Amino acid sequence: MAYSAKIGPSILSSDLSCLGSECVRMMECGADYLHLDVMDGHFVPNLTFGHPMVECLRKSVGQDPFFDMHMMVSRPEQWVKPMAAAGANQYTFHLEATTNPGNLIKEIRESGMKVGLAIKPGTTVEELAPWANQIDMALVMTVEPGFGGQKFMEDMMPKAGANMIVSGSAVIGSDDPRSVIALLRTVVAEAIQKRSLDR
Ligand SMILES: O=C(CO)[C@H](O)[C@H](O)COP(=O)(O)O
Repeated sequence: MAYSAKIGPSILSSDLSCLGSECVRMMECGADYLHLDVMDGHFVPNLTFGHPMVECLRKSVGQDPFFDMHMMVSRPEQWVKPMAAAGANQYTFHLEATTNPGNLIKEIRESGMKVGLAIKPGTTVEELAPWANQIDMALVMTVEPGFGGQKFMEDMMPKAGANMIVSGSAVIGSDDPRSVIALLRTVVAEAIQKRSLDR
């Protein structure tokens, strides 16, 4: 049986004035998908970009790269349709940002995107669990959302049996992103295999 892991570089630490070419560079270096960090200055104390930028990026990089939108925003409901129209593939919202996750999941599906559900370090897996069978991806954050390049919170490890890894500064800041992506993929796939054999 083949064990595989997907690696999604976060473009947060890239030169945002060259976002299109940075996305292309990451795909050429072997990224499986792109993790695009959307911050609104309310849910997190930082600002990045919104759907107009995603629309431009999609035109610039073509249909292939899978865009996972990590929506670190208050009221994530308001951006579902604009993000779908702009060319997003997956809409990952924060459980802490909505009072009605079920309805939001339904809206995301109806707009044609996959559903991701993210939790901040202070939110338990038990809080996410009721939604697990309705989503495509659970994003367990290992830093407080808002900034790239923070120290990895090792105490989050018991929450995660991950097969998709988001990594920003370690990949983007490397002289050899291709090797970092390949190493991450190998290490995670081996850990998945070991875990399954240990069971
Ligand atoms: O969601 C994020 C910050 O809120 C980033 O995408 C995530 O932290 C990855 O960046 P890095 O590997 O540099 O920490």
